[in-house]
Amino acid sequence: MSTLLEINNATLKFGGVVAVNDLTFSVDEGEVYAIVGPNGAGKSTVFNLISRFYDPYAGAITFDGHNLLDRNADAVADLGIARTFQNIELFDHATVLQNLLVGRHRHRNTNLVQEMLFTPKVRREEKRHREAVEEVIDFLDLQPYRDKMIAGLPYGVRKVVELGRALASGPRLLLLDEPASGLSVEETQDMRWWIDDIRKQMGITVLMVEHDMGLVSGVSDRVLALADGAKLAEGTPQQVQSDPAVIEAYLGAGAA
Ligand SMILES: Nc1ncnc2c1ncn2[C@@H]1O[C@H](COP(=O)(O)OP(=O)(O)OP(=O)(O)O)[C@@H](O)[C@H]1O
Repeated sequence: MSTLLEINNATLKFGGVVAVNDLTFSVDEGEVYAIVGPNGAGKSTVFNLISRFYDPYAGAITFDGHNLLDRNADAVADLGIARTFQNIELFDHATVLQNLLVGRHRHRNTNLVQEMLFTPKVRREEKRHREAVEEVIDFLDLQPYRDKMIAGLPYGVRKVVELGRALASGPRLLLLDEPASGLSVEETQDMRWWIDDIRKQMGITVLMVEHDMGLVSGVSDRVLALADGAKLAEGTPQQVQSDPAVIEAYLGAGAA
């Protein structure tokens, strides 16, 4: 299996806090890789480094052989990296369909003048975007919500729409920031099937941050446990969950 994403010796400090500390890991094409860790371990910061919201203080990040540190956040999306956010970021006063069309933004090859004149090229492109989005709507069973405003939708549905918006961009790597947070047991189970299908049917590589160990063990090939910004353990979900250092850090020594 080939390596898709590589983080090498990345360090990021916020004032005196070392949020990510000399961290090295890599994600293989086609796998589901999870990052777990207690609050403040540095998980979101790792995502923000990959998305290029933050610059590392030291280290290297490459995606499919491209140096990500040479690129800004938009250019990273253009390479095929899409993400969801811990606090869902959708346009509340737009429909599900409109939000998913926003996910197609990186594929737009027409300019404003062409769009205003609605040229044949624009029409063809529009059709292509619609088809891609309709596929995602079908895939995630979002038909009943297609023309509904985001603001009126239950939290669990909004979470699926956010996943859909990221998928609509046609990514090679999907970054999921706590996909199960705030979901019921049934919704978490559904999320597990979506993630499984995204990998198996769409062939998309998934890197996720997640607290729900049931979801992590159910869906991940490999898990990285972080503590204080550094790697505590890495391996299969079973290996990581039974690692004494992980048990100590996450559950307290008494829980072993
Ligand atoms: N913008 C920031 N400015 C200053 N400190 C920050 C900033 N972002 C994160 N930190 C600090 O960096 C450390 C890592 O934070 P981070 O949010 O990455 O952890 P996390 O593992 O994602 O936590 P959680 O599970 O609560 O989301 C923490 O000590 C946090 O307080």
